[in-house]
This record gives sequence, C-alpha cells and structure tokens, in this order.
Amino acid sequence: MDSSQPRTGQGSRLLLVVAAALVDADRRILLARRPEGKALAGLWEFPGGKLHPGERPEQGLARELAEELGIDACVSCMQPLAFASHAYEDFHLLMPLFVCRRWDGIVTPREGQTLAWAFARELRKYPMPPADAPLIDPLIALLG
Ligand SMILES: Nc1nc2c([nH]c(=O)n2[C@@H]2O[C@H](COP(=O)(O)OP(=O)(O)OP(=O)(O)O)[C@@H](O)[C@H]2O)c(=O)[nH]1
Repeated sequence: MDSSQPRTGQGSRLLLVVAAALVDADRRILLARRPEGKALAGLWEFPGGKLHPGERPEQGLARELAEELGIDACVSCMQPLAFASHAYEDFHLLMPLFVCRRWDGIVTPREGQTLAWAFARELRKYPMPPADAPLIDPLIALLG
C-alpha cells in the first residue's frame, strides 16, 4: 500500500478531483457527457479531473480544461463555490467546484464527449454522477 496516499477512516482511497462550472454570457453552465467505455458512462458531469501531484487546484483545473475543451481559462477568476464529498465503492471523492466565467478560445469537445449548455434550474434533468447532486442548489442560488 502506498502510505503517501490519503485514506479515509474506512480505508478507502481519497481522490481529489477539481471541476468547473463554466458559465456563459446567458448564465448557462457547461456539462459534458462521459463517453462509453469509462466508469459512469453516459452521465453528465462538470468538466475537470484528477489533480496531479504538486499542482494547485486552479492550475490543475486550467490544465484539464485545456486538455478536454481546448480553452485557456482565467485562473485568477476561478471562484470556489461548493464541494462534493462522496463515497464511491472503491474510493472517496473530494471534488471542489469552481465557477469560471472567463476563458480564451472556443469550447470544443476534445475527448469524444458530448457537450451541453444548461441553465442551473435545468440541471436536474441531466443524469449526473451521485456525487454531483449537492452541487446543484448552490449553482441555482448563484445563477438563478
Ligand atoms: N470531472 C468530473 N468528475 C466527476 C464528477 N462527478 C464525479 O463523480 N466525478 C468522478 O471523478 C473522477 C474524475 O476523474 P477523471 O475525470 O480524471 O477520471 P476518468 O474516469 O475520466 O479517468 P481517467 O482520466 O483516469 O481515464 C471520476 O471517477 C468521475 O466519475 C464531475 O462532475 N466532474
């Protein structure tokens, strides 16, 4: 066992993932549908991914947004909004959600994802991973 890996009291691995609510000028939020062949395939999620060792969260998120969507997000504009803490079967997910309203470039699905822009109040219509449920109310409170 890697003793440097944080673990929860129940012994499951703690996984730190950073995610973004990209918000456009109409106050819509970007969702990405997980491609077939991946865990939780077909569910809609916020763009983002695992933090690399030594990365600051905002920096790691900017890297993920560049890789997944081909955009250059404004790191200093990322606004922490809420976080998910969820026990999956084989790991415990800890996922801060940052609101990001400024980026350069055109959002492009670079990893085979399907993208959708949704108003905060529409988010519950999109099947999302169970960890994401508590993130919806803070988005509605912020964006209406
Ligand atoms: N990006 C993102 N990940 C989420 C969300 N909700 C949620 O449970 N997750 C989980 O957090 C992990 C994200 O890591 P990832 O995007 O790097 O993982 P992945 O499964 O694509 O793996 P891989 O990049 O190693 O192939 C996955 O286990 C994913 O199921 C979400 O809204 N956004």
